[in-house]
Amino acid sequence: MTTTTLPAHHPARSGHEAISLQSVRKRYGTLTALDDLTLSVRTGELVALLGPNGAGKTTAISLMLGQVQPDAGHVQIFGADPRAAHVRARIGAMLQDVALPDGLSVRELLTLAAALYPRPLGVDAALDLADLRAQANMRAGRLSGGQTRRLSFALAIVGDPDVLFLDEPTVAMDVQSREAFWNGVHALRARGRTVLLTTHYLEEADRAADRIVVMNAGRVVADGTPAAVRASVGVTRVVFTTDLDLTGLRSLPHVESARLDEQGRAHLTSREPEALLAHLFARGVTIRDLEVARASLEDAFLTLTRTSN
Ligand SMILES: Nc1ncnc2c1ncn2[C@@H]1O[C@H](COP(=O)(O)OP(=O)(O)OP(=O)(O)O)[C@@H](O)[C@H]1O
Repeated sequence: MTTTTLPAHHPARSGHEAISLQSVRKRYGTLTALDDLTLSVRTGELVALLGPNGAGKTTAISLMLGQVQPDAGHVQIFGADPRAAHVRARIGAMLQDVALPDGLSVRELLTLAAALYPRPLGVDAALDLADLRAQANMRAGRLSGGQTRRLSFALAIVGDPDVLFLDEPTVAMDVQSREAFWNGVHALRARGRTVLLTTHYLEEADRAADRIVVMNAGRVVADGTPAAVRASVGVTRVVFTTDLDLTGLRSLPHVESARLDEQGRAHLTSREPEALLAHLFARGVTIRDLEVARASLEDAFLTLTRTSN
């Protein structure tokens, strides 16, 4: 990968509040998209906003960008209205399904976007961080799906914003693009930038985020480090091979969730794994290749978004 020389670092004061949502409510007709949402992100944090489809993640980001107004509550970025010009100059966003003018080259688009910011990162640095050097002179309309996402990322960072909003940034990216993208995000974080992203790829959030906020039906249902969110649901994963079918597995005591994978292995989550295993042994159920492991973030996510419905 090309080495990037970044311009001088102008950190926002670390630990101060960058994003604040206070008791925010947003309705679309009779549908409540956000319901008393309170969320605070400090400068320098990388926060992953997770939630099933329709949980309200994109709506929350639209409010933070000042594109949508709350029906109740307050939204502030660096203590001010997100629509204020001095705040907008400190924000970068990579949103879903953005239409870009096809006829301009990658470099031309980045040059235009950089001109909107008072102290931009520079076009070459953005190209490097998004791994787009080779495509710099290509017209935007010729880019592949993954390259278009990388261009959206480059456009979001070219102004060197203090806060970066990334809505499902890695959708359509292949393995190399994802790696380049995460390297870019980590380089920005090393410069003290604040990042709030949404994703459905839980392992990415688990690996990269300082904090995970799980939303369901417009509310925050968990907020903490990845380890704390995993631990908060108090479930353990128990995996084994058995002759029991899914109905038999689900009817076992102390089982929170059960599924069979493609190989026919049973994946259970349980709050009382010892009692579950004791029951299986006492009943003489044949189990082979037993694995007991801490719950994954996916296990926690499924538990949190199921029980809070
Ligand atoms: N402009 C709109 N008009 C009407 N309803 C809307 C509008 N925008 C969002 N909604 C509804 O608000 C709810 C929250 O949507 P939102 O897009 O914020 O969810 P999300 O968590 O981002 O979902 P996904 O993971 O599918 O992107 C959904 O029920 C959605 O249908």
